[in-house]
Amino acid sequence: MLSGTEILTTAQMRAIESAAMASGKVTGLKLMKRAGAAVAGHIRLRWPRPGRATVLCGPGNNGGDGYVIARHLAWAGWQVRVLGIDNTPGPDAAEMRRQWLALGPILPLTDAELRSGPDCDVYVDAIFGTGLTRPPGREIAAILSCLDGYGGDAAFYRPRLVAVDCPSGLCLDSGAFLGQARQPVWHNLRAALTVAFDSPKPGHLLERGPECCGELVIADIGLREWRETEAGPSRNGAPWRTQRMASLSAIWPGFEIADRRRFADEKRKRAAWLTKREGDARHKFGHGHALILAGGMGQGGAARLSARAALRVGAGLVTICPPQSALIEYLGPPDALMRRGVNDGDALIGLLRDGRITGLCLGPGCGIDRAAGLLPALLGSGRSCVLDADALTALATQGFAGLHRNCVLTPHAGEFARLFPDLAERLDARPDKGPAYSRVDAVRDAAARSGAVVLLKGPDTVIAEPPPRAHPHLTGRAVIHSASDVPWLATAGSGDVLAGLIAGLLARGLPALDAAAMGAWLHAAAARRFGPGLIADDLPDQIPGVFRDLGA
Ligand SMILES: NC(=O)C1=CN([C@@H]2O[C@H](COP(=O)(O)OP(=O)(O)OC[C@H]3O[C@@H](n4cnc5c(N)ncnc54)[C@H](O)[C@@H]3O)[C@@H](O)[C@H]2O)[C@@H](O)CC1
Ligand SMILES: Nc1ncnc2c1ncn2[C@@H]1O[C@H](COP(=O)(O)OP(=O)(O)O)[C@@H](O)[C@H]1O
Ligand SMILES: [K+]
Repeated sequence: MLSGTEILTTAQMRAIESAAMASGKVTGLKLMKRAGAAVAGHIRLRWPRPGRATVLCGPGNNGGDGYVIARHLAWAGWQVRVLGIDNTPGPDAAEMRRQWLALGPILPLTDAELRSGPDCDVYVDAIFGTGLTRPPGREIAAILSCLDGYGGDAAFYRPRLVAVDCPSGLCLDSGAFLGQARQPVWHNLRAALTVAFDSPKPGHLLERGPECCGELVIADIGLREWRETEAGPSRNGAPWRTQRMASLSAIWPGFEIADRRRFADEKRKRAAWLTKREGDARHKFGHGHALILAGGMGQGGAARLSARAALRVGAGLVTICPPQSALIEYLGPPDALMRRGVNDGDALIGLLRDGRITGLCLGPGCGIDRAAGLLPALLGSGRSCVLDADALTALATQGFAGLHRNCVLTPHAGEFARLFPDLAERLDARPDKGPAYSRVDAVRDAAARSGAVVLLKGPDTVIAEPPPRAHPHLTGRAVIHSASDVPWLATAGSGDVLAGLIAGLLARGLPALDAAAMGAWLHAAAARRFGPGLIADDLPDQIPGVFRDLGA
């Protein structure tokens, strides 16, 4: 499954909404009506027979959407019970509240009221959306825990819970629940369906987001015109308009998207490049030469996985380079693989005099001492490279000197904590106010500090590049790649395959951020195609099938 789009932070979303309203072409009320109508439409699609619904409306515009939803469901014949907060909403939400009152009452938004009501087919959580700034207070927290099915009598609402924009309490910039530990906890609110507006937000894809949002649907509320002018590249050559509008894009599987045209274009371009239909390469060197630096006797598996992946992803040539004494360990298939002994940094410098070597991979199965010994020669060459596993451990000791923008670091959480202990600590801290420090923030900080592209692995892989050289005050591009639907990808050696895919793509000439993003996408696509039972050895051989699925 191939999808992809731009993600907007909550600040970007607000800026786009403001620009739309300032244009005079659309009002806040209109947007709210479209948002509410979209959610009601999705409820009716999934529950076609009118039933009973309880709509929980919070103090802001998320609550305003709730009143619109209540009206649409009531018009469609549903029995609707509305619980609202005694607060002063903004003018649009107040208007929607007033209009609902013409149809039915508003009961107090309390845990006791929720429990005293009849059992419903659908519960709509319109308490907090993008405006959440602090942990929900005691009363709302009790409601949320009741909604999640842990509230005693009114248990098991979860399969019937529809969240407006997000399950309340989730920080849409980070995917963390405000006031709760970052690690998964049993009482996070989980919806069956979340309908969000215009674009996904980082919190839908990061940390607790994928699990707690359930099925995510992105509804078009007519903001495309402003999204494209506000969030796109500027015309004067500066990479992105302002830090606020720094690019954040995502490739992720598995949910409905309002604007399919963009993805069709993206898919066509990607397929043409990957399958070598575009470009003017007339011989194997035109597709680059990848070197996979390997370790000594008894450590060969990891580097062989990387090498096989680099071949499958289309590098013109791949050479695996263990120490001379270990060459015998690398003589097995594939026969397409070339072998060459490289004993030390000097030997590597000699080899790299060949300018046709365009991408390297150092780390998988290499051994920490050997990786540390080869690093200066590799970095000194300025050549595009992936640093993984043992190379990251070596870097944590040596520091970041010599890293450059064509390096991709691929740490998992443990390696990230070794390389950037302060950032990992910030990321682990319980967030008490929003927007919480996110994996995107942490990876962007890591990229800025190291000067390299950083890919932090996990079900929610985040990739970021350092700030543009000409605009060091801006942030570089970032990509979130969600693979939460393929948990079987977390298997020994799968990281080695990822490193090889990225090395192959670098060798083929993709810039570092694009190679990392494409590698992460192919990696998950291969796992998805194979299914459960996957071992890392299966991944590279799925790549031709992934290419075929692209329509190539
Ligand atoms: N701005 C717009 O034009 C649109 C907004 N929409 C909806 O509006 C939502 C954002 O609305 P708001 O910015 O009003 O924010 P929310 O409705 O998410 O509500 C938060 C409100 O409660 C306050 N608050 C934050 N944390 C709190 C806490 N822990 N306890 C009590 N109060 C708290 C905030 O100050 C804010 O006023 C979106 O999620 C979306 O559902 C949609 O109607 C589409 C159009
Ligand atoms: N729960 C998960 N769902 C999907 N993918 C995951 C999950 N956990 C980890 N991954 C992915 O699996 C790979 C594991 O890599 P890594 O931790 O380096 O393992 P190894 O060292 O065994 O190769 C990474 O690409 C990571 O993004
Ligand atoms: K909500």
